[in-house]
Amino acid sequence: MKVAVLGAAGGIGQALALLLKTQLPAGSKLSLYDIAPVTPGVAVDLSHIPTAVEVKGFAGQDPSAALEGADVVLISAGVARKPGMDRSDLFNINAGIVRNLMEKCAATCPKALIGIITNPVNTTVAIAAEVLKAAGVYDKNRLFGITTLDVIRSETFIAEAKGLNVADVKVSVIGGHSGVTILPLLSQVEGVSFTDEEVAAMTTRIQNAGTEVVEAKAGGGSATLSMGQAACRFGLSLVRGLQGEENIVECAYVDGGSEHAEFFAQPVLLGKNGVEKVLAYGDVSEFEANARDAMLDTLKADITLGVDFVK
Ligand SMILES: NC(=O)C1=CN([C@@H]2O[C@H](COP(=O)(O)OP(=O)(O)OC[C@H]3O[C@@H](n4cnc5c(N)ncnc54)[C@H](O)[C@@H]3O)[C@@H](O)[C@H]2O)C=CC1
Ligand SMILES: O=C([O-])CC(=O)C(=O)O
Repeated sequence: MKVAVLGAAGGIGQALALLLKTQLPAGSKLSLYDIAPVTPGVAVDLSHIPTAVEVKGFAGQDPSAALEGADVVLISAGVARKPGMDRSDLFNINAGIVRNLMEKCAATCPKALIGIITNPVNTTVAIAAEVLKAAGVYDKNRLFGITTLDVIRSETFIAEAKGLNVADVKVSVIGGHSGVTILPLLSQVEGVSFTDEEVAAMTTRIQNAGTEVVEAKAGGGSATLSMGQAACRFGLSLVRGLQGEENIVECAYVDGGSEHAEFFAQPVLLGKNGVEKVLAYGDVSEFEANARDAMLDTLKADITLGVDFVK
């Protein structure tokens, strides 16, 4: 199994690479690419960790060598937020970065499963899809916006608030990955109940958790370590699915034929071809149904921005 990380010298990329080096199955290959010249050195550094995962690093303008034969590609290349910015403020720089990297993926590893971390995810995934379509290699089951950070934050915050063992807390987060488009389905969390006030406050906390980190880092970037963990969890789930393990379910932002929008985050069953099945997200409360319906104009506008950027 070969996993490529694009943006591997960055805050997320290095954390993710470390976790993958220690957690990928024995015999895997880890391929690190970034425009930053330090990237081969990051690979040398990681290669001294005694696990049966081979690491190679690539720098420069062309990621093709890193992508050759990749089964999974995780993309965190791009710029991150500073206080006062929205994720959409990253569009001007990150849209072009994702487009260019996706052109290389389309040419070099068109069958790879591709997970997009680079913000604004609601838009960059649409850009990725359009590039793959233009190259004639689009398979909607192989492209994912990684929204796992919203899931692990929800698990953490709920366990803290309700005094639960975090390992027992499972939460679906649907919609997209910014502001009101992040919708945790708190009504479905087993073994807990929330008052209306608690639901409103917890939903807002989860929606604003990225900003919480951006402000706490005070100009030093956005979430990198928790995102490294989230992307590792998601990437390992993709690998497990590819290896034929059953019942691997993760929430992800996919082109899954949702009635709500062209791309929508919801639980998906992963398998040997990526998305095996898009799962229904189940019954929702009145609060959640209203929040879902209220997000759709924003989400659709985010998607259209990405489609128009490529067309
Ligand atoms: N999906 C999610 O839940 C989350 C997404 N993010 C997003 O992830 C992205 C990366 O964040 P960080 O790692 O903190 O940023 P960072 O600035 O630490 O790292 C970004 C890396 O991308 C590299 N890069 C820039 N242009 C490139 C190109 N054309 N090809 C290859 N590499 C390139 C840079 O050299 C740098 O090493 C940001 O857009 C951020 O908003 C951050 C947190 C959560
Ligand atoms: O908030 C940001 O800019 C980074 C991000 O997507 C998150 O932490 O959820």
